[in-house]
Amino acid sequence: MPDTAAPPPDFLDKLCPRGDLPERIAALPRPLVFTNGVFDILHRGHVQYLAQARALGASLVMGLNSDASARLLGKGPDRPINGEADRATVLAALESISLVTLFDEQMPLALLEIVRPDLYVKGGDYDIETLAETALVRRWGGDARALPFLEGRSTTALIRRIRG
Ligand SMILES: Nc1ncnc2c1ncn2[C@@H]1O[C@H](COP(=O)(O)OP(=O)(O)OP(=O)(O)O)[C@@H](O)[C@H]1O
Ligand SMILES: O=P(O)(O)O[C@@H]1O[C@H]([C@H](O)CO)[C@@H](O)[C@H](O)[C@@H]1O
Repeated sequence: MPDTAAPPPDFLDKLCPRGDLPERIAALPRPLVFTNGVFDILHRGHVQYLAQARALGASLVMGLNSDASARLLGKGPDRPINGEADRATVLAALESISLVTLFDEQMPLALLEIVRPDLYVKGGDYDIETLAETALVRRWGGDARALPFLEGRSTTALIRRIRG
């Protein structure tokens, strides 16, 4: 009989409950970059921006909107398409990402207070200077930066094309 029991992949260790964050964050190399989002259906724009974000520091922490949080954002009644456990697992498998943690609020401000990153990053679809996240990280001497937006790539556009 072949041995079909495969061990769980190592990248699952990157999934981090809120309570474990202080210890896990302290163990990550600095500079520490933080970003957040829903990442419902992962696409080229996402993976490119995440690789660029990671290159700005020594580790990249992902604050992922929980399903309840994603529903607060008004992306549509059937969103997210992929549930939080699936979205978190796909992101954890990326080389660029060091740690994935969920947040339930509409904005990741309480999470940022725990992580206290050196750099906050979003894609170029945001005006980084106007974000509450930017103002918050600057309070402890961190900074914020927007990365280039890859035109024509979005989860919403993919869903529209699939649905015709
Ligand atoms: N095409 C893209 N190029 C670069 N960054 C992107 C692109 N699309 C999204 N991002 C970034 O990825 C993060 C997650 O974005 P989000 O989950 O809203 O993706 P999306 O494809 O725009 O989804 P939706 O269409 O559901 O809003 C955000 O920080 C956003 O700035
Ligand atoms: O995936 P999205 O819609 O880009 O992610 C959202 O980003 C918001 C942003 O940080 C401005 O506040 C955030 O508030 C929201 O919870 C989603 O993460």
